[in-house]
Amino acid sequence: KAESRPKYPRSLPSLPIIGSLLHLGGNPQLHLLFHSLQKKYGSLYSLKMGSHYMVVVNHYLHAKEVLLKKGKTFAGRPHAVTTDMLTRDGKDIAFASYSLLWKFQRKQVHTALSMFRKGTLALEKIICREAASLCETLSTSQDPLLDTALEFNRAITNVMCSLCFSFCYRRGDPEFEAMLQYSQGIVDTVAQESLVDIFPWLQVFPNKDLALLKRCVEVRDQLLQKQFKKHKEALGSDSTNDLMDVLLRAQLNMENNNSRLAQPLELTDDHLLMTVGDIFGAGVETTSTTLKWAVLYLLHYPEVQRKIQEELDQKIGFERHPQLSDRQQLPYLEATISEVLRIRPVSPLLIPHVALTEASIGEYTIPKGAQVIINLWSLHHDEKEWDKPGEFNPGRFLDERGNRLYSPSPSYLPFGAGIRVCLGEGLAKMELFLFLAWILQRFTLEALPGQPLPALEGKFGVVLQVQPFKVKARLRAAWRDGV
Ligand code: HEM
Repeated sequence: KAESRPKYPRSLPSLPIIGSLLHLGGNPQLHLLFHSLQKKYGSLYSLKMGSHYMVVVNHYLHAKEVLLKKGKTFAGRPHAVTTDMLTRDGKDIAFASYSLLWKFQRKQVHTALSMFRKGTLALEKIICREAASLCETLSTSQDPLLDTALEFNRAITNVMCSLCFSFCYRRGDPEFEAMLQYSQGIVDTVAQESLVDIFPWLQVFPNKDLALLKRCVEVRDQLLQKQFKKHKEALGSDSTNDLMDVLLRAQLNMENNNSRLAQPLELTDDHLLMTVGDIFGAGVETTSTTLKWAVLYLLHYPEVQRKIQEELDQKIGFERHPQLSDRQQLPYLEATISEVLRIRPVSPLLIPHVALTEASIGEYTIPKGAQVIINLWSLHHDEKEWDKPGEFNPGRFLDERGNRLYSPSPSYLPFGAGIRVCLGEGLAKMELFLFLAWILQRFTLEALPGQPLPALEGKFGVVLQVQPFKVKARLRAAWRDGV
């Protein structure tokens, strides 16, 4: 019977058309292209590229079906040349397909993050220490052209270094500069390559980029190896100081417990190193890019910055520093962070998911092995769900009296959802809140005179990147005079 035949999502017709669309304007902004293709093909459609069958999801109901209701079925990840190189063939978390070992790795990181919420290693303390040091640099530097983006990167990198290795860098440390360089190299090349990985027909990836990625991965691996050795030697003592310690202990316990298991799991040194490398990679670029987006929006919308400062002045004043327990008292700042994550999701297509068995989305059959791309951009810019979605308006996340934060639409998933949800959501929110609160309590951020602000369009890549821009951090009068 006709009804019993599987119904597949509507497929885009011919490759050359998409190929040329992608090349429009030089930089393929895939999230925008996928968003606009809905007009013609509906919110769920497929593309077939050689052997890759790919389904693009643009509506939140379908996205939630994939991520939440059928999370395990769609918990696979595709293999790709660059991510395999980056993660020793998927021995990390983000690019590893679903497996018992992957679940175990996720659980260890989750445990470590909950453990470090409290106690002497509290993440809040670490973030505040870095926020204080960042503010110090901003106020003592005489250089009006101080590269603020670099300073943000340093602060966020140091938070992750403390979490992973109980270690932080001083300004100017050559190892830190090496780390920044390799991170940038990875962002540049994986971003490029991921397009080719996902869309092999593009074939625009020059080999010199692959060589650069290889060099960057080598530098990263040397740093990881150095910390690994140091931590392994010191593991005799009882204390568990950081993520590396948590994983090393898990590895030891695993060796002891495995003898009792029918299917032993093997957390090799490679798995351990790649897990730490992953947390580092996933934690730095995403958070610092979101922070840069927030600052760029504050420069474009000075009235939003003023409102945050009024709220900070009223609720905290100048006698003490902001802390996490102030979050409920500062709904406008929280709403601004939510709005930045909506309007410029740093991971607009998430990471591709793969159907581990034949499955369905809505009324459509999805074959086993299909890649599923969730277009967060479409969810966050859906006109049926958001009033004027292109407008930056933190107020949309507040109730009528402006007192309470709420989500006005279910079409909002900046960290994904379900079993593949971002592992660092809690940490990232703490960082965004504390860094912005500390900075705006003390400084007003301004564009440099005579220099136009970069436009608010992002550049699609491994993260939705902000064009580089300079900021002037002017010490606020009340801070200068009062404290
Ligand atoms: C503003 C900052 C951040 C944003 C917007 C963000 C967003 C996301 C998104 C959208 C995903 C993909 C979910 C999916 O594929 O379905 C993801 C995955 C992930 N994130 Fe984040 N993230 C942020 C910060 C962090 C931080 C600080 C960490 C480190 C602790 C982190 C660790 C991870 C990991 C390990 C994954 C892979 C999870 C998996 O595949 O199972 N992220 N993140």
